[in-house]
Formats: sequence, structure tokens, C-alpha cells
Amino acid sequence: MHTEGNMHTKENSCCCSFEDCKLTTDWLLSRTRHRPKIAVVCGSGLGLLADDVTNKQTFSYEDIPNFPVSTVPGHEGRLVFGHVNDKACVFMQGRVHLYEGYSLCKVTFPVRIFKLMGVETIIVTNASGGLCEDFKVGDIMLIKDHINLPGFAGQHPLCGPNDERFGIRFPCMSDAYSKDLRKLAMSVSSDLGYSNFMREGVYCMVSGPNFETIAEARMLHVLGSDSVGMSTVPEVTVAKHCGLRALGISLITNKVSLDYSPRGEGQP
Ligand SMILES: O=P(O)(O)O[C@H]1O[C@H](CO)[C@@H](O)[C@H]1O
Ligand code: HPA
Repeated sequence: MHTEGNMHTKENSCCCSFEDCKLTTDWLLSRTRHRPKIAVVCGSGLGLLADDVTNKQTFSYEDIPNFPVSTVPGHEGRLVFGHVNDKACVFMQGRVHLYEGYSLCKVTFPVRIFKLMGVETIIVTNASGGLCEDFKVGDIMLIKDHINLPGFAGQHPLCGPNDERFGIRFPCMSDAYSKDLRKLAMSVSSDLGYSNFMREGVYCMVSGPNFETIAEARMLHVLGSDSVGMSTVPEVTVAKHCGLRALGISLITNKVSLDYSPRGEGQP
């Protein structure tokens, strides 16, 4: 069989085998007493989510065997173990993306490490562009569903041989984002007085690194996307595959231009 240039063939399918994951998990477990039940992936510029962690122990990604290293600004590249309100947590201060040149297997490697460490719930955050006309910059969108655009083109973290120790071959994705967690998040934000800027919607992943053309943005909108970004979907897909409960939170950091007329500099 000719394999050159095809990432997903049997011979060249996985840079992150179960054994690789086990090695990294054991490395971490032997260096920390923390046993987190909740993992949080901090999106671009959102590393401050880990600021209030108590009893902190941190590891630089570059020191952790097999771990991918963040290369973009706004992604510090450290794992932070500790407690938030007495809950044992681990925060990824910074993630890696497909456009950095990592395979999606590598992008999602940390999710499997969390699973093997005993994590049960994962909160995946991101910075994204608002496509829904009602959205304002600064709104927070709870992700109720996603569109995996790179997945349609074969860029999918679960392509390649399936290891049943992680999950089944054909995982269901219709309930990837826990309804209960979304309900809880809405109720907590209402208690905090945040209801005015809480939204719920569909996140679409594009590969990046360029932002969308106006025609592309219109297409994504017509397809039912409320926000667009270059992450999250692979992590949540792998989380669902291995049985983690997931909450997805998107901070709307910009409004995506859907028409050619306004402020028209440089536009077609
Ligand atoms: O999704 P996160 O990591 O928050 O980052 C978002 O912000 C970057 C673009 O500014 C892209 O990487 C996009 O995906
Ligand atoms: N498009 C894609 N990714 C993004 C955007 C956007 O407008 N904003 C933040 N990440």
C-alpha cells in the first residue's frame, strides 16, 4: 500500500498511542499529588482563568514528555494543577492548534491524558468571532453544538485505527455538549447577574490561520453557525469519544463581517 502523504494510514496513523498517553500520565501522576476531576482548557487570552487556583503546581508543556508545545501568543503553555472552591482541577494555560502544524491527534493528546488521570468533566474555552447578528463583543456563548468543518475534509482526531481502550469506533456526537452542564452554567451566570451577555449557539471550527472571507463567513452563517474559531471541536470530539462530560464556552472577541458595504477598507 502506498502511504506517503496520507496521515491516516495504518502505518502512519498515530503519534499518540495508548502507550504514549500512559507514559505521560504516569510521568505526571508520579510528580503531583493532585488528582483533578475537572479539566479546563484556556482559549486565546484566557489563561487568567487559572489565576485564582489555590495550592498551585505547574508544569511547562516543554518539560512534559510527548506534550505539544504552544507556539502562539496568548497561550502560556503550562499545566496548572490545584483547587477552585475545593474542587480539584487542572488548567491548560494555552492549547495548540491545527494551524500551528500539529496533527489533530497531537492537538487532542492532553484530553486523553486528563481522562487517564481520572478527570470526569472538561470545560473547553475559546475566543471566537460572532456570526450571529445579535451577538456583541464580550458576549459569552455556551456551545450547544458544533460544525466540524476540517472533519468534513478528513482532518479529524479520530481518523486512523480506533483504540477501544479510549472509546468506540463510531461515537455519537449529537450530545457532545452536556445539557446538564449548560443548564448549570446558565443558572450560575444568572445568579451572578450575567444573563445580559450569556448566549447559547453553534460553534464552527475552521482550520485557520487566516480569518474568514466575507463569502466564507456568509456560508458559515447560512449553515447554522453562530460563532467561528480554530479550536475546541477536536478536543470536545475526543472528550466525547473517551466518555468525558464537556462544557464549551466561547468568548465573542470580534464580530465577523457578513456584508461588503460598511467600513469597506480593503474589502472586495
Ligand atoms: O480558539 P482559541 O485557542 O481561543 O484561539 C482563537 O484565537 C485565535 C485567533 O485570534 C485562533 O487560534 C482562534 O482559534
Ligand atoms: N474567525 C476565526 N477564528 C477566530 C475569530 C474569527 O473571527 N475570532 C477569534 N478566533
